[in-house]
Amino acid sequence: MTRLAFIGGGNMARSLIGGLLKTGAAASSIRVAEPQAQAREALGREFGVATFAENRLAAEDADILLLAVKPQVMPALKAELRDLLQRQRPMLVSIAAGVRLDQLERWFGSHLPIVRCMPNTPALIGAGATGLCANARVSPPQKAQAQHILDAVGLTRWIGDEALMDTVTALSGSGPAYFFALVEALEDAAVAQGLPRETARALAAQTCLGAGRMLAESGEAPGELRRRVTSPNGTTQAALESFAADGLARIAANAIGAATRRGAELAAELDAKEPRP
Ligand SMILES: NC(=O)C1=CN([C@@H]2O[C@H](COP(=O)(O)OP(=O)(O)OC[C@H]3O[C@@H](n4cnc5c(N)ncnc54)[C@H](O)[C@@H]3O)[C@@H](O)[C@H]2O)C=CC1
Ligand SMILES: O=C(O)[C@@H]1CCC=N1
Repeated sequence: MTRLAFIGGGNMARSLIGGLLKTGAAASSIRVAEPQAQAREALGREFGVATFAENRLAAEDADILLLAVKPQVMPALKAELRDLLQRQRPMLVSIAAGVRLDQLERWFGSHLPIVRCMPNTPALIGAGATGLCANARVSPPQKAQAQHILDAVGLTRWIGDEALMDTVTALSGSGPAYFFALVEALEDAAVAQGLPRETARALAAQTCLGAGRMLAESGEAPGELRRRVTSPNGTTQAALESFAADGLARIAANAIGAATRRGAELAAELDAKEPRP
């Protein structure tokens, strides 16, 4: 049984733990380090996993350490885990946005197998999307182990070029928020025309779900699905022409660009905080 220790028990850790347990992982194989007492208590109660206030205690004897803290917290783990990572050689799996493999190697040791991945919050309901990349120390069986953890909560894709992980973060890591924002805007527009809020929300959310399922399940390209909704000179055509006139493609490209740049900045901010050799 692979022993898995989460360092950080926040939103993403909860999503991943929930998914793993649903797909048959034993609660006894999972430990979680989380500084907040309330969060520890909730993790123990809801998932039946062992929780620890100290990272070292959770990490002891783990085969895999899943680093699920904010990027800014990552360097602080270094001192706490250094001794243990010399004695044991677990695989590290980081889900922190922006944080690069070379930074993780510098902080935790270049002797370690390390996987950098980017999941998203729909992992909580088994509908996550994760991009992964690995350093050269990760063996094929370890790659399979890392993938198995993320497969438990949705779709996975290996990304050969780590430089593209910030693009993955911009696309699918942050992506759920874009669809939520679009649904909010559509709902507000319909409410402004007089539709009751509850009705507008239900119709918009179900439309998002239906479109998402068609994209995932039909095997058809989004353009083809779009064309089938769009009757010549009909209502959809009027709306899509309005989107195009307002620059939808440019809006999306700018947003993906902004998120990608922010990922690189998060990493650069961590580099800037380190003392120069
Ligand atoms: N929220 C999202 O949609 C996604 C987040 N991520 C990444 O996942 C990571 C975690 O994000 P969330 O779960 O959203 O944040 P969160 O704030 O919900 O969870 C982080 C947890 O780490 C704990 N923590 C703080 N300092 C710690 C320390 N020194 N040792 C151990 N635990 C400590 C906090 O108490 C908190 O419970 C981030 O690096 C983020 O970039 C990745 C994909 C999607
Ligand atoms: O907003 C963020 O920085 C994190 C990474 C992807 C989703 N949430």
